[in-house]
Amino acid sequence: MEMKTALTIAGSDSSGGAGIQADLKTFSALGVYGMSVITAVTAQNTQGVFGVEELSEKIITGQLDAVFQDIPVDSVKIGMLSNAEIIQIIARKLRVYQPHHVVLDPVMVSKSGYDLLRPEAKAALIEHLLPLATVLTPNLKEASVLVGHPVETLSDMKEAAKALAEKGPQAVLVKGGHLQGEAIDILYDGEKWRTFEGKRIATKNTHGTGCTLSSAIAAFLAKGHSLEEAIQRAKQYIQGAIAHALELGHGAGPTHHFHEWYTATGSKQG
Ligand SMILES: Nc1ncnc2c1ncn2[C@@H]1O[C@H](COP(=O)(O)OP(=O)(O)OP(=O)(O)O)[C@@H](O)[C@H]1O
Ligand SMILES: Cc1ncc(COP(=O)(O)O)c(N)n1
Repeated sequence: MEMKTALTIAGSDSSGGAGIQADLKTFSALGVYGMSVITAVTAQNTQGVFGVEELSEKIITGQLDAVFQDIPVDSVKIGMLSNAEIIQIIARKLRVYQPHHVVLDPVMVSKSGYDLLRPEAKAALIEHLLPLATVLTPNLKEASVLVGHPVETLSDMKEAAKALAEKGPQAVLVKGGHLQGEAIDILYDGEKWRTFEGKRIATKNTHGTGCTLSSAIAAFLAKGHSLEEAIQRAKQYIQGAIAHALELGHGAGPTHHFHEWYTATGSKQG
């Protein structure tokens, strides 16, 4: 049986709702073989992040080489990177191995307010990784930090997507999960904008939504869909994963990654 593969390069979330764990669950639910390169380990749960330990250059490089030198990688998703040295290692290896698709989620601060990227590493992210991305997926806050002014409305999102596309990524999807009103995301692909609409679901259980969306996009790209089709399907997936989010823990519960909800509603993913 031919199996498509996806690699997540991200941080570990001990509570399983975000980071590497969310990515691998998403890959599995969407029928793609998942692999991981861990950049940092967080002590985290639904209520907050209580500590971070960054892994060494040696073991991050070792993980990247071990995967790329042995197994074909159909697409890559990048999440928490933590510091500038890690960003440079990853950029260097992506230039060597040249995977077809790179979905770059510029993770900066957790929902609970903990820094997952050292503020001084922002320049390295822009310089070394933005140019290697097939698609960059900032939320409103990340887009604001990357463009250097507040991004709060749909028209700000359109402008920011275009400005960020000029920094090197082939396309930019600005996510509107934190907008007032519906959950609308805007894609700019270097030529035109496209809007992806989602009904806002009233829930506190949104731990890992950004991780889940970006890994679903990577999974659908691995399966051979165009970028727009991959985002459309990923949006449908995140909508179901939030609608069926789990009431676990005392804080923001995690998204749900099983097949039952989308097979039951007839929106089976191809
Ligand atoms: N309450 C909601 N209802 C419906 N869709 C949502 C909701 N919250 C977020 N989304 C969608 O989930 C996806 C992730 O968006 P969001 O802006 O939450 O990312 P994020 O802030 O990077 O996530 P994270 O906090 O996990 O890093 C987007 O497609 C967004 O529109
Ligand atoms: C390891 C890791 N990566 C990413 C996030 C962002 O997710 P959220 O904003 O939902 O906390 C996280 N909390 N932890």
